[in-house]
Amino acid sequence: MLQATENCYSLSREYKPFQHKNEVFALMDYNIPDLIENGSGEMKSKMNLEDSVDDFDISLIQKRFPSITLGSAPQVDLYDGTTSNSEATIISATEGFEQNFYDSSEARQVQNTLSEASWPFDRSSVTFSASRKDDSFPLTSQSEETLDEVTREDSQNKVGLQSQSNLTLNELSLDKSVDCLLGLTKRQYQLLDNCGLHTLRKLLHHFPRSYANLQNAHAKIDDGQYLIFVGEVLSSRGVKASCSFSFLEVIVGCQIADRESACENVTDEVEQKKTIYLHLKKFFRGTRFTYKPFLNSIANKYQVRDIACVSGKVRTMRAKDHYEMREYHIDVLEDGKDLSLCAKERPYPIYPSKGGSNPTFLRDIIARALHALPVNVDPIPKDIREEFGLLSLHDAYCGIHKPMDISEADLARKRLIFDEFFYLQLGRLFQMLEGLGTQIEKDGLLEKYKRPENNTACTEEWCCLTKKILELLPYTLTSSQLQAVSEIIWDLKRPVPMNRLLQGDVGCGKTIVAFLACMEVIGSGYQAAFMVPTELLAIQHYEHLLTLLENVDEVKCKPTVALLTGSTPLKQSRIIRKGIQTGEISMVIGTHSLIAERVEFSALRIAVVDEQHRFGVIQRGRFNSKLFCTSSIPSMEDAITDGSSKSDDYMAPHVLAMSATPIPRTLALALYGDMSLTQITGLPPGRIPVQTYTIEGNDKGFDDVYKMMMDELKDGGKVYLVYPIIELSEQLPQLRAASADIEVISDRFPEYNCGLLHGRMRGDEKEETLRKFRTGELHILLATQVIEIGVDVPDASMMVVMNSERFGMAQLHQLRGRVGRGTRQSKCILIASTASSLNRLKILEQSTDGFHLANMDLLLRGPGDLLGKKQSGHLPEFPITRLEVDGNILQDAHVAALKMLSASHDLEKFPALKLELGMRQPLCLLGD
Ligand SMILES: Nc1ncnc2c1ncn2[C@@H]1O[C@H](COP(=O)(O)OP(=O)(O)OP(=O)(O)O)[C@@H](O)[C@H]1O
Repeated sequence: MLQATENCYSLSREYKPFQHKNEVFALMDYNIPDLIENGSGEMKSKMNLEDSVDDFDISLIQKRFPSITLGSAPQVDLYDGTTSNSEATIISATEGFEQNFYDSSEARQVQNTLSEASWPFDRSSVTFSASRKDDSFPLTSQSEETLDEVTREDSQNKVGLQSQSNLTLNELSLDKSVDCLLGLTKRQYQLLDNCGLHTLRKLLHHFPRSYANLQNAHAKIDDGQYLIFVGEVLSSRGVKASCSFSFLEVIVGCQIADRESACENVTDEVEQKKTIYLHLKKFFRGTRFTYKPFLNSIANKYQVRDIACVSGKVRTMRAKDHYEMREYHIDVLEDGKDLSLCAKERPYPIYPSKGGSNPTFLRDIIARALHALPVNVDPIPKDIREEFGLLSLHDAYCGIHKPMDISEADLARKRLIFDEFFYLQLGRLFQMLEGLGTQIEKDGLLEKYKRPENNTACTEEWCCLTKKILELLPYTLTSSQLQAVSEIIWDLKRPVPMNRLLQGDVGCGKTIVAFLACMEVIGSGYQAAFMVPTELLAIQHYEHLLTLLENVDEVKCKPTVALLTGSTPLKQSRIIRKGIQTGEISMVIGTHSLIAERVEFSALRIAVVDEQHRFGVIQRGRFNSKLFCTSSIPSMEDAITDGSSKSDDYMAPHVLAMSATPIPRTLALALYGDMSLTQITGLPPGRIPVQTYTIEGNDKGFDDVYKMMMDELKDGGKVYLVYPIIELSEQLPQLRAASADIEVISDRFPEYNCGLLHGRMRGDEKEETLRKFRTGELHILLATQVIEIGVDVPDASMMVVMNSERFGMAQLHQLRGRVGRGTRQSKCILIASTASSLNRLKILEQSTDGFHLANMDLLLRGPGDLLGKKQSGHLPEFPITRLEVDGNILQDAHVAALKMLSASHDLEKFPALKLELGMRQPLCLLGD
C-alpha cells in the first residue's frame, strides 16, 4: 500500500475492498494508475503496475508531481459519510453578478489600457500571482454577502420543488464565455480558449487534482526539493543590479517543525518550531526593467505581513535556514491575516496543467471565475438539496477550488459527484418518458422506479404456450428462475413498456427464463425478437429453442422461429424479413441485423437483448423507435386461449435485457438507471463448483498442467485452452497464441483431436468447430476469448487459461463459467506468466461468486477494466466521480431525479434544470 503523505492529502485510490463506501480521498482527478498511465514509459515499467499494485515506487510519482512530498503522517480521508450539510463551512458569497460581468470588449479595452500604462510587458509573461488582492475585484464584507445569500436563498425557497418559474439570465451564466471575466487580457483569453476552457463551466470544472496541506511540517529540507510553504512576507524589493539587469526579491518567513532540536530535547513534548527564510528571486534583463517605477510596482505587489503560500524548488543558501527559490509561485492568501489559522488546516489546491497553460495561471483565473459566479446559479431546487444534504452549486464550486478545510472540499466534491450522477439519471429517465405516449404510461413508469418493491410482484397467470413449454423442459426450473419468469410476465401484462435487466451469474439459466417470456408474448398473439452479440450465440440459442419446441404437438400454437444474422444468405433473409412483416414468423433470433432499417415487424411485443452491455443505449432503443405494434397477429389469434387483452395501440415493445457479467449494483444503475432489475440467484441443482487452481507458467507448471489435462481426457472429459491472442506477437513475446500452439498441443496429445476457434474465422467455420467439440469429435479446443460469451457445452470439464493475468477478474469468471455447466466435477487452471501476478488470481481460487468478483474487479481495476472497452464506452465520463466508491451518491441521485420528474414529466416546471440537462446532454429520443 502507498505510504502516507505528509504535505499532501492522500495520493492513492485505496485498495481496500471492504472500505466504507463513503470514504473517498482527496486526490481529485488522479489515482495511481492514472498517474502512471500519464507518466513516462520508464515510470510505467519501473512500477510494473500490472503485476502488483502494492509495489509502487512512490518516489517516481513524486518526481513527476514534484509538489507531492512524502512523510509519515497518517492519510487524510476526504470524508467518512458522517459529515452533514450543516457542518459545512459556508463560503463567503461573492459580490453580485452584475458587478463582475460587463461588456467584455469594454473590459478588455480598459484592462489593456491599464496594463499598458503600468506594465511594460504583458502580464501573462510574468509569473506573479494574479490572485493578489486586486482592485478590480473589490470584495463585499462578510455580513453583506451572507445577507445577500440569505435573501436569494429565501426567494429560491419559495419556488422549491413546486416550480422554478423565475428563470433569470443568471441560469445561463455558467455557459458564458470566459471573456466576460473582468480583467482578462486577449492573450489570456486565447490561452484558455486553446486549452478548451472557454466557458465558466469548463473553467470551474477544471478541478484540483489534489490538495496540499500547508502545515509546513517539513522534516528536512534538501537542495532541489519542490516544496510548499505558507508564511509571512518579511520584505519585498525591486533592485537595479546594473544598467540592464534587475531583480525582484521577496523574503518570506515560514515556521516549520524543528526536528533537530526536538531530538536533542527528547523530554520536551511541545513541538519545536523554527523560522526559515525563503528568498524568492526573479530576474529581469533589459534596460526597461531597471526603471524605478517598474521596480516599485513589482515590489509593491507584496506587502510586509502579507500571508502567502509559496511553492517551488528550494536551494540552500550559505546562511543557515535561508533558502533561495528561483522557480516559484507565490499566492497571497486573501483572507490570510492570521498565519496560524492559514497554515493550520487550509488545503491548497493543486491543479493539473491543461493544454500547455500552467497550473498557476489556471488557479488565478479560476479564482476570478469564482468571484464572478452568481450565488443563485443552482438549477437544483433548494428542497432537493436539503433532502440530500447537498451544498448549493455556488458553494460547491467555491468549496472545491478554495476550501477552508478538507471537510468543505469533501462536501463540495459530494455535490459535484451528485450532479454528475443526477443529470445522467435525469437524462435517461427523461428520455424514457419522452418515448411514452400517454400520461398514464408515464405515471406508471415513474411509479415503477419509485417503488422497486412493487416491481417484484409475480403472477402465475401464464398463457398456455408458456405452461406447455415449461412442462416439456427436461429439468425443473429453480425457484429463483420461476420467480424471475413470474416477475417478467407480471410486467408484460402491464400497460407500460417493460424495461428490465435480467442478471445472473454464469450458467444460472437465464436463457430459458427469456425464452419463456417470449413464449408468453407469442402465446398472446404477438411477436418476439431475441438479439445476441455474436452469430455463434444466435445459432446456439436458435438450435436450443428448436429442440425445446420439437415436442410441442399442437401445430396451431407452435411458434415459427427464424434465425437472422449477417451470414444469412440474401434470398433467405428476404423471405425471413417478409415473414416477420406479415406475422408468419412469431419469433426471430439474430444478431444486430435485427435492428437494421429493413426489418419491420407486424406486432412486436418483446425485444430480448442478450449480453446487453455489448449493445449501446441507442441500439437498444432502436427497438423502441421502429417496432411498434398496432394489433396482434391474425394468424396467431386462434391460438390465444387465455383471452389476453389486445387493445395495445402503438405501445413500444417491452425490452428484456440480459447480462451475464455480474455488474455491481452501482454500475448497473449508472449504466442502466432506467431499468428494473430481476436477478437469478443461485445455480441449477447438481452443479458442482469448479475447482480453480493458479499455476505459474514455468516449465514445471506446464508439465503439471499437461498431466492434469491427460488425466481429464483419459477420464472422458473435454478441455478448453484459452489464449489471449491468435498469432504470436513480436511486441508481446511472452504471450502464448492459439494458432501457434495447435501443433504443440496436437503433438503432446496425439491420441486426441484438437480444434481451433477464434474471432477471425468465418461464422460457419466457428459453428462447425463448436459443433464438433459439442459432439465429441474434438477433445481439445484451443480458443481465444470468443468463447467467453454464452458458449454452452455442458460436458466440457476442464479449462486452462494461458497468460491469465491479461484478463480481468470478471472476464476470467465468465470464461470459467464455460465449464462446470453439467454434472461433472470441472477444473479451471489459471496460468500466470509471473509469480507476482498469482496473488490477484488467487481471489478466483477462493470465490465462485460472480458478484463478489465483479466488486473486487471494480475496486481493483475500475469500471473501464471491469466492463471492457466497449461496455465502459457506454458510461459517460465522470470527471470527478469514482464509480467504485461513490455508489451511495448515485442511489441518491437516482431518487432525486425520479422526484423531479414526478413533479413535472417534461421538466417544464423546472426550466433551469431543463436548460442545464440540455447543456449537459442533448435531449433526444432513444434510437434517434
Ligand atoms: N433449472 C435448471 N436445471 C438444470 N439445468 C438447467 C436449468 N436451467 C438451465 N439449465 C441448463 O444450464 C445451462 C446453462 O444455462 P444458460 O445457458 O441459460 O445459462 P446462462 O445464464 O445464459 O449462462 P451464461 O451467461 O454463461 O450464458 C444450460 O445447459 C441449460 O440447459
